[in-house]
Amino acid sequence: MRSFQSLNRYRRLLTRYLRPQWPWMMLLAVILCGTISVQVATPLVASHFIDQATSGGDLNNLIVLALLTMGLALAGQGLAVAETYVAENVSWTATNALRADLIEHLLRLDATFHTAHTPGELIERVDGDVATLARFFSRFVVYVLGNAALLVGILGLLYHVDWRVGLGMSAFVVLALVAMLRIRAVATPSWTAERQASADFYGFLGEYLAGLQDIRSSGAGAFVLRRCAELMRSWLAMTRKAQMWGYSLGATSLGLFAFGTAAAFALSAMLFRSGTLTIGMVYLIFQCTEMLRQPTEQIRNEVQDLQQADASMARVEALLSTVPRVVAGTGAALPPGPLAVEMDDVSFGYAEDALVLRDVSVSLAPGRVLGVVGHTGSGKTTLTRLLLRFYDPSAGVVRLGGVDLREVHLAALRARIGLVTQEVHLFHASVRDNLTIFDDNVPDEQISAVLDTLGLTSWLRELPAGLDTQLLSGGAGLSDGQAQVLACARILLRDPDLVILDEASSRLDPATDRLVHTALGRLLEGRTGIIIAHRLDTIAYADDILVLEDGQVREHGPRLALAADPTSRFAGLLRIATEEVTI
Ligand SMILES: Nc1ncnc2c1ncn2[C@@H]1O[C@H](COP(=O)(O)OP(=O)(O)OP(=O)(O)O)[C@@H](O)[C@H]1O
Repeated sequence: MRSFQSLNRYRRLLTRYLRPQWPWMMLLAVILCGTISVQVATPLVASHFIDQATSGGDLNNLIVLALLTMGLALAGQGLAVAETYVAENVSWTATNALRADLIEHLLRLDATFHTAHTPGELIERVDGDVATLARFFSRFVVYVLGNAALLVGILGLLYHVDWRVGLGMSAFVVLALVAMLRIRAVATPSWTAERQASADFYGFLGEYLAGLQDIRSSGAGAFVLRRCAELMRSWLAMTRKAQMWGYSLGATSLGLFAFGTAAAFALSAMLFRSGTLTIGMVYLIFQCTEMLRQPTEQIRNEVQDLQQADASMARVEALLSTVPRVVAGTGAALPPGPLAVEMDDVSFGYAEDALVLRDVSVSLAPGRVLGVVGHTGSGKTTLTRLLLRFYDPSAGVVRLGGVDLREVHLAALRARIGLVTQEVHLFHASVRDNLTIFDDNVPDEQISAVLDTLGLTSWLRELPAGLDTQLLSGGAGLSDGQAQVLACARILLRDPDLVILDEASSRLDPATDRLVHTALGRLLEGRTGIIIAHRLDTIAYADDILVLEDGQVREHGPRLALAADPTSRFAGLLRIATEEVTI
């Protein structure tokens, strides 16, 4: 059952990624046929040479046979070069296509999936597993199929010499391969465990590097090293076990071959004595038995690689068949202009049994700004994630412009929403690419105009290479406030109709604070806005206020009315928090 599944996996993968390259595959098949013919012809010519030489044959014939042998050797080398070139080309084209498919799929998978898998683990999938499969693509064709064809050719030659020798050696090859394949089936789980251990290690390392600053400042270096040591220890155990299985494969083949060669010698000695075989034929049998060793051993080696490929393939397939929970809608169109927001009895939880939002009903007219306030952990960020459909609610409906979000194409929906999160991610790329998110179609004039609107003209002028200045990874060298303003510029360039701002709670210096506020004002002009506000001056942008408590709506209404009502929760918040709204 397992092998059937494996075979099916090989077939699916080979068809999907090798079919588009059929002209190259045909060329490879022709080269392989040439190589096999040369390999089989070489001992045949040599055996004729021996027989002619021992029976006093014509000298001219001997010279022709000797020249033929040299020609075959040269042709063999030339074909080997061509084979490597074409096989590498085929394998890398196939692998890159698979890699691109995986990356595209990862980008489509929803937030639930990405929370459950660390970036390092996914990198190991896209890089480690795919690199293993690269070997599979090239070697499966060249070594496994090519060597299988070579085996058939050599055995055919042996049948031609004497059917008893052919039969004996065929039985031997089948026995050797069956023995090795049985070991392979038992060994595959060890390879799967080894790759998982490797993914776990890289997963941990990736997470550690992402949180370098926090880990250093909290003195958690010792923990990181201990965890690394634990992971490496278990990786070592897994690798050792997997390698031992590889070794047992090698040992099996070696033992079997010693037996095969002895049997071939015994048989040909008997047949020579009875006068059935010439000395040239005995040489041919010996040579063929030697030649059987190489393709069988190469198949054995490849089988070892295939064990890894088997494990990688299973994991890559599992990843490719992971279905996003959030599925694209039927394509309903959102109305143009600022979007109305409506949540109707919405409940949601990251885990099935723990609701983070409960029966939330909110509505916001187009062009108005809603300020969302509440304790930390009350569900404010979660609420905004539902608007972008990072998750779907477990109950209730979320609508934009009166349209249920589940009916809208994901890309069309997200194109209409601009999101500024607490942690702005800046890429290790130019200022231009960071602002346009690598969209070359945005003209420089438009970028400069947006920066001008946000009061960043002098900042731009001070940059050493203007828009071409490279920003460091994670925005190193920029303050949190500057990063926020750049995020606002990003959004302004996209000109969305709903802006969601999860304000960073960190305090800014007065100059940057002014810059951020100018940016916010510009961003909200003529758009519907939702602000998760941590400061009073940001709250001032809001027309309406939503107070969330423990995932439920505690209060919802116009800001001025709520502020004027001394019994309201919002007025209470304003009283106790002169600076910070989050309590
Ligand atoms: N990706 C996630 N997976 C699981 N639980 C989550 C996830 N994100 C948030 N939570 C949990 O959901 C609850 C609400 O979190 P949320 O971030 O929405 O609150 P918040 O009001 O925005 O808090 P803050 O003001 O600190 O940003 C918290 O208990 C939090 O631990």
